[in-house]
Amino acid sequence: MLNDNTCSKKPNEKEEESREKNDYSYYDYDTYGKPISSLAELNMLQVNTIDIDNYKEKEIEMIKQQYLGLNKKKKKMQKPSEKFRNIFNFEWDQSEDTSRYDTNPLYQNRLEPQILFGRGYIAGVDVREQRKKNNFYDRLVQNRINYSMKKHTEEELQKKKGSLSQSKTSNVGTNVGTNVGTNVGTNAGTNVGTNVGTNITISQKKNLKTDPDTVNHNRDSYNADTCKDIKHKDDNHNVILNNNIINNDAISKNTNDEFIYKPIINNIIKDVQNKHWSEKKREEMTDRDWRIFREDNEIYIKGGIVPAPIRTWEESNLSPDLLKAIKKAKYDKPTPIQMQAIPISLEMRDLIGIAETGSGKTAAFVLPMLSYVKKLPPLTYETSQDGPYALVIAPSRELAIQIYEETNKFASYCSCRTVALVGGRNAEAQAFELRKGVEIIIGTPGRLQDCLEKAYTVLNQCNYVIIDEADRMMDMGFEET
Ligand SMILES: Nc1ncnc2c1ncn2[C@@H]1O[C@H](COP(=O)(O)OP(=O)(O)OP(=O)(O)O)[C@@H](O)[C@H]1O
Repeated sequence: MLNDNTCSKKPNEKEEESREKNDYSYYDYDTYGKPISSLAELNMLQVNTIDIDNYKEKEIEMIKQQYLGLNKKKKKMQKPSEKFRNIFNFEWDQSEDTSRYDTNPLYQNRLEPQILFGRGYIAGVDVREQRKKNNFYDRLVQNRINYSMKKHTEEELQKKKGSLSQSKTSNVGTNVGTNVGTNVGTNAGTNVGTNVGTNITISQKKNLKTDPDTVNHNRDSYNADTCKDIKHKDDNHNVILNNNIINNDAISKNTNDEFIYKPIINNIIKDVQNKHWSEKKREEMTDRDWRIFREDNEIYIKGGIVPAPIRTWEESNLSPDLLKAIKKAKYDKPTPIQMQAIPISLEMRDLIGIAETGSGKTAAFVLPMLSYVKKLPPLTYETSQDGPYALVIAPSRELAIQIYEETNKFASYCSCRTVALVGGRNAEAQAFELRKGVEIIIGTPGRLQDCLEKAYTVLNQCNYVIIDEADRMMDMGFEET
């Protein structure tokens, strides 16, 4: 436009003359119709038009980057670990181990690190790998439990013995106790002696001075429901004892009444040791499993919190009608783009899917679209005047027809009506279909615009838009339309 304004005027005689004289004062006009009076001004104007062209190109490039993720190739930063991998390569081959077949007896019995303290792991070596071979820590805990249980049982036996002997000597104790209490005449002695009036208390006090441990146990053993309480306290004691060392759930009893310690393995170790993701139920899948699953299927995601992919059609939450249609179409398993795109689209989130040709992209967007349309009330003659519920735009007729056919494979199962608005076909027939009411329109931009301009349809209630091959559409200059 700017060029038109500036250069469309035919040079008149005055201009010709001035050009010969190298006088540009009457040569041309700027964008606002003002005559350009100098060469510098003219140059400025030309530079401006070039700038605007550059700016437009840049803008298109930025739009492409934003919507299609076509980021410029970043300069790959090499990690120091990679950079120096070959310089500081300490890995060596077994055959390089010259000590192995040495005749020197010193090397016959190779020394392994002796783990005497800590948890029995060698620093700098993967603990999970070590744990597979080494049960030092488990054995250590087992020994401690056995030791503490044994000690505790012995104490119990001693307590029982002690209580029996005490009850036998209680009469003797009474006499001795009162005598001691009154004779010594200490406050504590008299108070206890008089208030409680039993020698058991005194004898306990004596014990307290000599052996505090025994007193604690003795105090327990004189509880009302002796046996029951001991058991309960045993348990508690055990819990406290074990809580200090390990989780109590890890202890159980075997048939010989011995305590067995089975460590509770955390999820990561369980994952490594146990099942592959393919053997797990959906609920059992951990984040790590999903990561492996995505890597196995070459699914790469970018963006907010992305729902887990589906592994089978049954996991997809699609309606039974659609599942039936999928079965009929003989789609045994979703393709990777379908695995990840379907759950995202079912959450009604915006999505850009990029996959190679023939990878099942069409079904990946058609199935969630049908699921969305199916949830809405079927269009009546009145409601159909507000247009379709969903719209698919494709850059070429062939592609639009292909999508139309793929959609119809499933649409018939959920009573959705579709129409293909493409050039080269009878426009009146398409207008007739539109007037009857359709839930989904699939079309090329040209014919779609035509139908909208001629008011064959409107898009008043269309909240679901799919643009197939969006990058191609932008290249073709459909962005503005
Ligand atoms: N899960 C599936 N299992 C088996 N076949 C499938 C599955 N999904 C799609 N297909 C079939 O694979 C073929 C290619 O699918 P589709 O045309 O959707 O690929 P596309 O990625 O959209 O290709 P294009 O880039 O050419 O548009 C179709 O014939 C379709 O019926």
